[in-house]
Amino acid sequence: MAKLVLIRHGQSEWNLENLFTGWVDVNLSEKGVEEAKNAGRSLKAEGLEFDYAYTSVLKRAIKTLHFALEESDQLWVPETKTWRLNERHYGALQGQNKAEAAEKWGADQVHIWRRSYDVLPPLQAADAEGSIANDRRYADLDARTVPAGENLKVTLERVIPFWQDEVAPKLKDGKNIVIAAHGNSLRALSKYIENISDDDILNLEMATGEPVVYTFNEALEVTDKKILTKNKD
Ligand SMILES: O=C(O)[C@@H](CO)OP(=O)(O)O
Repeated sequence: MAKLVLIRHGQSEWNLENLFTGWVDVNLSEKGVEEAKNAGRSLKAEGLEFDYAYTSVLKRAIKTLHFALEESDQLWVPETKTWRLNERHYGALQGQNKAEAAEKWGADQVHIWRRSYDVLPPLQAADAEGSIANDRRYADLDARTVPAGENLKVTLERVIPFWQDEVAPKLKDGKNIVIAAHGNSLRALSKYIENISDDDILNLEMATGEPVVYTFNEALEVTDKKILTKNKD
């Protein structure tokens, strides 16, 4: 019985400011650091022990993984960073305030951009400030696959190879895995794992810093799902 734990990063500085973030590499807020540490304490309380850890190439997820592993005395666990776990790229919306965007384009349109399965956000111009075209961490990606904006469907399509190559074989082998990533890359992964429909995925939200624990049998079927909810004080 292998375990897979998904953790959405703790609150980021741009979550706090209500800005569309996507691939912009913003830091955790103070509250986000606490959420990440609390996630680690929950892992420890549950006795969860990992063989492999994965995260994105964005610091809010990387730091969340490290705080969570440190708090659960597992900072030594082998770790891989991959762009495939990045947040969905929010295109030209990145850096804009979500409330102001709703005033400008209407709340319904902004909700569709945020939560629909297959509607793309407005795309980012290649020469726009904050474009990732010249970012060294993406230098090995085929320039044609570097996104200028993604919906959940496109996000899922780039998460699936990671699942098939890295996660599925290890879970089948009985290894326990922790993944610290982002609201929408984890919604995409959850859709795939739980076979959630294109319509129902609109309603799935991932809370910051709340580990979701899946148990799999050898046929890679989910036999249990448990959310380690935040301690309310
Ligand atoms: O801004 C973002 O990148 C994401 C996650 O914070 O926002 P949303 O929840 O609107 O998809």
